[in-house]
Amino acid sequence: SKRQWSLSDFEIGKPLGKGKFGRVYVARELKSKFVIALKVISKEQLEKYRIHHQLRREMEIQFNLKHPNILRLYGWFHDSENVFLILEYAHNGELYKELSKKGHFSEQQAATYILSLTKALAYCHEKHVIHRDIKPENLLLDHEGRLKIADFGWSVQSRSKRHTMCGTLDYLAPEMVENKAHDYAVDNWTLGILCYEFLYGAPPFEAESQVDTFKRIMKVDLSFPSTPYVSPEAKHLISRLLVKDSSRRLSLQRIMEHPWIIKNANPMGVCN
Ligand SMILES: CC[C@@H](NC(=O)c1cc2[nH]nc(NC(=O)c3ccc(N4CCN(C)CC4)cc3)c2s1)c1ccccc1
Repeated sequence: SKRQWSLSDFEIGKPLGKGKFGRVYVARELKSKFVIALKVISKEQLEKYRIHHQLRREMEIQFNLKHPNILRLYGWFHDSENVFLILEYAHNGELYKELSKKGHFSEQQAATYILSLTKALAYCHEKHVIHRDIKPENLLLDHEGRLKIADFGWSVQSRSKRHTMCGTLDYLAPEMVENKAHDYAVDNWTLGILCYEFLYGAPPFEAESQVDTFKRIMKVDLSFPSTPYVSPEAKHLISRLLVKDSSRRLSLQRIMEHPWIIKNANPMGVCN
């Protein structure tokens, strides 16, 4: 739909969340009554942090990605102060809130989310997009509990560029932490981190300080607690993803065919 949107087309509801750059509100398009999420980024912030190129990349990338596990960007508009992104509304909010509420997910729930993420990443890599920032905060749940990857602010089209990383190191692959040029395999590493966190409730290389997390990542200092119980198949998958040599990490295709995924994941992506 190539129509020109404006703020007067929407009734703005409660704030949903705020990130480093901008805020998101639930909103309803007045004519259709369709509920969306409206992401508002001030032009002043765009100038101040010089992120308009990143925002343009995010918009081009997310606008062209159409997949059941990727949050849709329906369109955008701007006025004198702000840029507005019209995003799909995920009715059940942030996956990490559900994770912290439950402590850890069952193997069925974890495998279903990992399969959804793997399918979404396979789709992205087919389109030469590397997300690079898959973490629980960027994962949302729709009204059926289906996982949606949000916030492509850090994604890149094809080959990686040097970039400064903000936020936690926990999800970064060794090659990113070492600030080496990296490729699609960073997202495979992150799947291993998330699989571990879904099953144990905390990421594998968590430490008191960022320096210690850095050291644990570089050493791939991986250990599995004795509780909660996690099957050997799940540990095998995690161990085949958290591999320092990015060329030896299990491919997305092989993750989809892994015995633990086949046995535990709900192919429909919903599991309640
Ligand atoms: C992922 C971060 C990113 N977020 C988005 O783009 C976002 C896009 C988008 N679409 N739908 C959302 N839904 C929610 O955020 C949401 C949160 C809580 C909800 N509930 C609370 C608990 N209750 C029991 C059920 C309802 C429901 C929906 C969000 S966030 C961002 C980036 C920059 C600035 C702000 C936000």
